[in-house]
Amino acid sequence: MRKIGIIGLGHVGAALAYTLVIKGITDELVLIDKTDRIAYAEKLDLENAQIGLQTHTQITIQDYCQLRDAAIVIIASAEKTPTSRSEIAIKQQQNQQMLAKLAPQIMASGFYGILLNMTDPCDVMSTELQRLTNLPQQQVFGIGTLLDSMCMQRTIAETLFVSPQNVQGYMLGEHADQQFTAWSTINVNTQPIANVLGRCKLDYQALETTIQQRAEQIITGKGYINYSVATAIILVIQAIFSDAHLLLPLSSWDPLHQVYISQPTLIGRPGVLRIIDVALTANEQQAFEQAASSIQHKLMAEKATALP
Ligand SMILES: NC(=O)c1ccc[n+]([C@@H]2O[C@H](COP(=O)([O-])OP(=O)(O)OC[C@H]3O[C@@H](n4cnc5c(N)ncnc54)[C@H](O)[C@@H]3O)[C@@H](O)[C@H]2O)c1
Repeated sequence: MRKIGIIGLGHVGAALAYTLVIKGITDELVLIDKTDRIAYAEKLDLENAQIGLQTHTQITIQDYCQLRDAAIVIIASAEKTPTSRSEIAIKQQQNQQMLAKLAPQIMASGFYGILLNMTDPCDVMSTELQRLTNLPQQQVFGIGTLLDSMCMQRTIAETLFVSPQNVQGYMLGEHADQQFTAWSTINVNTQPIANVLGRCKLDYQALETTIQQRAEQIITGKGYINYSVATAIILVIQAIFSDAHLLLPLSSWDPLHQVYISQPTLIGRPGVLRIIDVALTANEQQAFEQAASSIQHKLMAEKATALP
C-alpha cells in the first residue's frame, strides 16, 4: 500500500492532493491542515472527484497518528502565502515556529519515511525540519530550485524554439533569494549552451533576468504558484516510489557548509542516494558559496531571535 501525507492544504497542498488522486499515484492519502473545515471540505471534494475515476484513494483527515506508516509526508503548510519573494524572509520566523509545533506531532506517530519540505524559505526550513525531527539527512529534503529549474528550461526552450525536455541543467543555490543559473551545467539538444548562445548571439544576462522573473510573474499575477509546483512534487514522489535514481536540483544536506542547499541530488526509494558533484565555473562556485552563507546567516538570525 502506498501512503502519502500532506500537511498544509492551501494552494500547493490542495493542487498536490488533487493531482495524486486523479493520477491514482497513492492508495492512501492523509490530509492535515490547521483548519478542520478546510481538511473536511478537501476530503469531500476529492471523494466526489473519484466517482469519475477508475482508481481509488482512501482519504483520512486531521489525524497525525495516520502518518505512522506513510512512505512520504509533504510539508506544504505556511502561515500565509508570501505575495512576493522578498516577503519570504519576513515569514521565516512564523514558519519556523509552525514547524516546531508540527515536527513533534509527526514524529510522535512513529513516522520513519521521507519528509519533503515545501515551506519557504525552503533551504532554511529544510535544515530546521531535519534538526527538529532528527530523521536521517537522507530522508529529509526540500523541493529547492526544482521549480526554478523548470522555469529555466521553459524560458530557454521558448527562446531557442526547442522542447523544454531538450534543455538539461540546473538552477542552484538558495531557492528564491540566492539562486543562480548554473550555465555550465546547461545543454540544449545535447550541445553546451555556450555553443548555442554564441551562435544565436543571445545575451546571458537578459536571459537570466527573464528566467528569474518567470516565477515572480506568477506570484504577482495570481498570488501563489500551484500547478507547476504540484507537478514538480509528483516528479519527486514518483522517483521515490519507482526507485528511479533520478537527478534533480533539490534542497539536500551539504556537509561542507552544514546547511541544506539546492544542489544536484540523486533520488531513489530511500530518499537522497547521493549528491552529484558538478564542475562549476569560478563565478558559479562563488554564487554557490554566497548562497550557503545566506542560508547560514538566516539560521543564525533565527537562533538569536529564539533566545529568551
Ligand atoms: N519552492 C517552491 O518552488 C515553492 C512554490 C510554491 C510555494 N512554495 C511554498 O509552499 C508553502 C505553501 O504555499 P501555499 O501557496 O500552499 O500557501 P497557502 O497559504 O495557500 O497554504 C498554507 C496552508 O497551511 C496551513 N497551515 C498553516 N499552519 C498550519 C499548521 N500549523 N498545521 C497545518 N496546516 C497549517 C494553512 O491553513 C493553509 O491552508 C509556502 O511556504 C510557499 O512559499 C514553494
